[in-house]
Amino acid sequence: MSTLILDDVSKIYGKDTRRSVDGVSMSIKDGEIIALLGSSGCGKTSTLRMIAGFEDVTSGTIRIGDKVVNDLKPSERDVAMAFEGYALYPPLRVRENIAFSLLKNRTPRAEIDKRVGAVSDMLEIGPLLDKYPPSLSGGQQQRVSLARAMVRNASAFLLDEPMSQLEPQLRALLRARIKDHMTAHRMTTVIVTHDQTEAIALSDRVAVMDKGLLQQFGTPDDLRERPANLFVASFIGEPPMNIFPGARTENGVVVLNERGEAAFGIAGATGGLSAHDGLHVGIRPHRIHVGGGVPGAETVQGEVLSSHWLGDHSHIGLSVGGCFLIAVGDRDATPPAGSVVPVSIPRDAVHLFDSASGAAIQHGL
Ligand SMILES: Nc1ncnc2c1ncn2[C@@H]1O[C@H](COP(=O)(O)OP(=O)(O)OP(=O)(O)O)[C@@H](O)[C@H]1O
Repeated sequence: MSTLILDDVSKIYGKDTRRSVDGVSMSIKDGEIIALLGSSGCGKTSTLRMIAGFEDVTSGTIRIGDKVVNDLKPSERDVAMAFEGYALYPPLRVRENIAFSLLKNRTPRAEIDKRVGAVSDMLEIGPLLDKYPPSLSGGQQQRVSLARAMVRNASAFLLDEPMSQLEPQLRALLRARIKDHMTAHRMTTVIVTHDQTEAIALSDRVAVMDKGLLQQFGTPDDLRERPANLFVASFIGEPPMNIFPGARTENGVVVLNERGEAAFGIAGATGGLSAHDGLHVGIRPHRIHVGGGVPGAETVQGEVLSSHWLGDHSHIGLSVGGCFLIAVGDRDATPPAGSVVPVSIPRDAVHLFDSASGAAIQHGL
């Protein structure tokens, strides 16, 4: 396997003036699994296709190992791919489709059988090995395509929405197996997905993109606990982070409601911030505790507006001084609508952002 380095890579299509991918730089370590995550149109597929060699790079450099690959054909880049629409060969059985690159490399028969067997067991397609692709469902074809990529030895593995057509249960089972397999074989891998659960479950680091720009490239923990800016803070997490305008006070911050009035204060250290800094204050719903007595937390009074049980947790809508907050609770802790309850906000769960640029200023007070 190899390192994979993107250095200031941009893509402008045809006569567009806009950059669909705008100066993306990232360094993917040997054996590292990363996800390109973002909403439709953010530039993740264009980035993957440039790494694969299906699209020209408008500017910047892509390196696989110590080789600049900008001008190499896809087949010269030593990358294994599972792309949507990267079709299986209909006249070949599933077994031969998966083994295709190994057969081409003259891998010994016993070795081929062993590897095809192992990858098909992992992806639950063992019973399909003697079938032909046209007789398979979309989800089965997708797993065969994934097997065909994963069976190879390649410098890098490029997977485009690799599990989009699978049932949720199978997806959850395979995610864990695929991650274990990629880690055990030290496969340098780039996965494109718009599903943050998948990105977080499968990868070591996640690259969050928006409007062609790389917003943050970090571990799942970084994205949740130390979002680089307001975009990442609101994009990552379900329900999304509570975000309000705020201001610095002598001993912490004050959160403002829609009318610009002080809704509640959170005491803590805001070293280095001037009183005039335009701030946004972010608090993750999972960190807000309905009830008092939490050490290291600011406790304020909130009115319960709504409470929805979602099967394994509830979303609790609260009004605190005219600010609408969402908290996540378990069933036992869910108070009825209309009640006034203590609401604890741990100081280390408070994020401050610069209102003008959106950049994070401070995580935790
Ligand atoms: N072949 C193309 N010609 C012109 N514009 C393109 C082409 N492919 C992509 N684009 C544009 O580039 C931008 C980024 O598209 P891209 O497919 O990379 O985004 P994406 O995040 O992968 O979205 P999706 O999840 O919908 O595939 C979009 O505005 C898209 O319209």
